[in-house]
Amino acid sequence: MAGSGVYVCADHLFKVLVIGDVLVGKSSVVLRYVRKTFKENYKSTIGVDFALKTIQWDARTVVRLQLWDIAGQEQTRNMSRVFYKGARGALVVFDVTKLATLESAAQWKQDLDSKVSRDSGEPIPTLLLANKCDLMEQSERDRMAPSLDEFCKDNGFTGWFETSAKGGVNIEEAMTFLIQEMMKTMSSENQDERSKGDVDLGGRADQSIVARCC
Ligand SMILES: Nc1nc2c(ncn2[C@@H]2O[C@H](COP(=O)(O)OP(=O)(O)OP(=O)(O)O)[C@@H](O)[C@H]2O)c(=O)[nH]1
Repeated sequence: MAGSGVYVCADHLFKVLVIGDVLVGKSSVVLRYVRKTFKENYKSTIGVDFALKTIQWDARTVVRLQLWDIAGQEQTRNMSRVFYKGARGALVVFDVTKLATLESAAQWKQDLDSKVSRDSGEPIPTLLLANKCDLMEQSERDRMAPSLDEFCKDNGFTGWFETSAKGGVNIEEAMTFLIQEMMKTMSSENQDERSKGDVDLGGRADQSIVARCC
């Protein structure tokens, strides 16, 4: 225990949703992040796919990400309340070559906010991923940037990254940023708990903070 000469280790489990229209590259983003690979041939997700990634965040902290890659098909939206339960963060992916998928990203975000929130009632940290940036000229990307800043402000996104699952561009960076944001929300929630004099080290399954000696 801290203060008694033995360090406390933290082990955080975060459920992260990956949502957005069909074909925008959700599964590819997950595949790139978890397995560092990319597949050209498309295989549609049915319902939801899961992936787990464990990160040694710092010397005393382990972060486990449970990634829920949710099919972009319309049918899945009716089931999303069940899928979204307990999520601590989200990625909303769109395809930079298909403007309609950006318009949909606003709807995905609204739907997300209506179905899941932090204990405080605030939205969970959510990043917008402008994926397939390898298919766009740098000049076009530069032109798009200010409108994405505006889009994020208007729709309550925590931030955005241009990514390429194909080229491995910014996937790691986006995930690291999301983890930082989830850690921040968690420490503010723990602070609230502590100030109530009630520290629950067991926590819910999706947000367990396990104190261990190491
Ligand atoms: N050029 C390029 N192609 C990509 C990129 N990401 C994904 N793709 C391709 O886009 C297609 C769809 O990718 P998926 O990852 O299956 O898309 P998804 O959003 O999971 O699709 P659903 O499962 O139907 O919801 C595949 O052919 C991928 O190879 C990218 O960054 N660049």
